[in-house]
Amino acid sequence: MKLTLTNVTKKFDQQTIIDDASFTFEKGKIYGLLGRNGSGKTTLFNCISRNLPLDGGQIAFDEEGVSRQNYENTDVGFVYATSHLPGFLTGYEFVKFFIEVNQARIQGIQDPSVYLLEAGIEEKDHHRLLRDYSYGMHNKVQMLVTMMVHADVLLLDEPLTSFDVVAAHEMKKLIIAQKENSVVIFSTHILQLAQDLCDEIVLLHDGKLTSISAERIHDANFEEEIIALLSTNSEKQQMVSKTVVPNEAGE
Ligand SMILES: Nc1ncnc2c1ncn2[C@@H]1O[C@H](COP(=O)(O)OP(=O)(O)OP(=O)(O)O)[C@@H](O)[C@H]1O
Repeated sequence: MKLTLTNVTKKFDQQTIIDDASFTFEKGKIYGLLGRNGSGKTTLFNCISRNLPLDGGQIAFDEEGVSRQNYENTDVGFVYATSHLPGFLTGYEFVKFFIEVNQARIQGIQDPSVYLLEAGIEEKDHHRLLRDYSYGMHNKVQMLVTMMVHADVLLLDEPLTSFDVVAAHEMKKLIIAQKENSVVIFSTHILQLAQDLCDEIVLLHDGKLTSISAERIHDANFEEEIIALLSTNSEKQQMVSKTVVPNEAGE
């Protein structure tokens, strides 16, 4: 199973966020998506999950030579950076509702409390309203329900940043387990997390996607390398080279 992006373009008004970007993500790997603030990581996830239409190009699921562009929103698991949970339900009620709606896609269904405990939500909190859950607890519930359905593609927008050290350790193990069934892509600003979890780093910079090979992830100067790559600005570079060339020619 592969997720293939071909010449993908996404604009907001006149601003081009994703600019003719192509990339192939494969099942069995965890990809770390790195980019500057506002570079378009969440936008890219919204395009992959069909929350936003593209302005150009295609996104397809490729399996055994068959390319499928008409995949469903539900084929993509998306853990949002900000919570989208209904505050008027308790944690238990929400997980129960989620199971009822998705029962055809969940193997070996158990009581909601089993899942909540697995995600690190203590029993005393199961029947509290979600609006009274902490930010980290919200993220745990989001992560838990997304992982219950084993989607072909799993997108995690800045995961783990709100988790305590124990929960983060458990969630890392869960994410690693997901790569057996899914293409896993997570966005992060934490380089250490990318180094710990990823098989490949993908940079989103100037609207384009580029890969950094797995061997370089653990280089001693990895951080400097990423900073240098994300600090370059192709437009500025072009302007600089345009101004440098005439000067040199004029010597
Ligand atoms: N619905 C929208 N309408 C107009 N502009 C938008 C919309 N959503 C995002 N943008 C703009 O698109 C750009 C990319 O935003 P996005 O949230 O995808 O970046 P990001 O890489 O996820 O940023 P961060 O790392 O800060 O979370 C930003 O300039 C943002 O203001």
